[in-house]
Amino acid sequence: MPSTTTFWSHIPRPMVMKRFSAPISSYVSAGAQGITDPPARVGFLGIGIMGSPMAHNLLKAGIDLTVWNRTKSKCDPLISLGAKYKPSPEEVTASCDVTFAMLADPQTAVHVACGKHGAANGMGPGKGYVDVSTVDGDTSKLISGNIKSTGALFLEAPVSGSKKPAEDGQLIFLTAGDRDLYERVAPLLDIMGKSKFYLGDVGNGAAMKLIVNMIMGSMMASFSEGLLLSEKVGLDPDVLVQVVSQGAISAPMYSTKGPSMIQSLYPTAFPLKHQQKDLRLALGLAESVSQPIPIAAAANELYKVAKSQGLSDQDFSAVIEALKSKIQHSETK
Ligand SMILES: NC(=O)C1=CN([C@@H]2O[C@H](COP(=O)(O)OP(=O)(O)OC[C@H]3O[C@@H](n4cnc5c(N)ncnc54)[C@H](OP(=O)(O)O)[C@@H]3O)[C@@H](O)[C@H]2O)C=CC1
Ligand SMILES: O=CCCC(=O)O
Repeated sequence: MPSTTTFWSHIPRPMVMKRFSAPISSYVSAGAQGITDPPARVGFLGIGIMGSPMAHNLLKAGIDLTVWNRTKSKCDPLISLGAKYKPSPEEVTASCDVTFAMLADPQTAVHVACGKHGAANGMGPGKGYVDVSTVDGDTSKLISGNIKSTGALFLEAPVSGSKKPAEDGQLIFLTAGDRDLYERVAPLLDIMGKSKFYLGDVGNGAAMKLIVNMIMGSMMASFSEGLLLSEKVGLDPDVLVQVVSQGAISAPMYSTKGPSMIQSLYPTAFPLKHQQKDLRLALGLAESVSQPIPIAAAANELYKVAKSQGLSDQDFSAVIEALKSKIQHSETK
């Protein structure tokens, strides 16, 4: 068994950047020292739970924004605030310097980037494509290859943080790919987020994101077990939430989601179907390096049960319902 120092020492340290504190006007102004001018025309593909507030924050900061979404009506609030609209990803990328994409899953990210009238068709030298969707490394590399074959630059930049951090411009970007594009879009990432990590080659951002969400999915499943067990042994689960929130395992998601979980309410911030997708992709990542991840694998089974119960579009905290049905099943035996 190698010593801890030897075990980790070959891993290069990422570059971590905190948000600039200066207002956007100082990034845009010519000659701002040490700060790259942000792209003038910015596109945004995928106006869902996350894409909508992210695009909104860019617009509020005065960015010239063009949007597209499969369901056009979701673009309407942004259009009413001054965003432009184009009817295909290709037309967005053709009219913009840099385009962000925030899409559901690997299949969708590939379809929107590389399909008919997809983003790659409008790309070319001098342009950039930033995919902020949560996908696996192979998908990201496929999209990168298609974008870069046009002469454009590619950055993967999945985000940690959910609906509220997206609204508050408090996301954490996990970026990898073309360093020049990273520098160029840094002021835009600073509008939408509180920090950003540059992790090197395409695939590293995706891997980091999947590992974070693998941990999160297991934590939520474990928290759900605790809530139900506390009730079963006659304790008040609200008190459990308070105790957890004051100790070493305190996490914002327990204190924010715990009270509604106790009421069997799951207002969607992070859809359960996406959490299960991330666990599935994390299992693939672990498989690629032959590492067992038994806890995440068990959690994944619970999310699959919750999906089969019709809870895909509820918040991922609805995984507790899968446990409830297991308990009921064991009680009827
Ligand atoms: N919600 C969260 O807390 C977080 C989510 N993420 C990740 O961000 C990504 C987006 O998540 P979120 O915004 O929550 O999800 P949503 O389900 O709200 O949005 C998904 C987006 O993908 C689009 N889409 C889905 N299928 C297709 C398709 N076949 N063709 C074209 N567009 C399609 C949707 O369009 P339409 O509106 O037409 O359905 C929508 O714009 C996911 O990868 C997720 O894992 C990352 C961090 C946090
Ligand atoms: O991918 C979703 C992440 C949600 C979160 O970080 O709170």
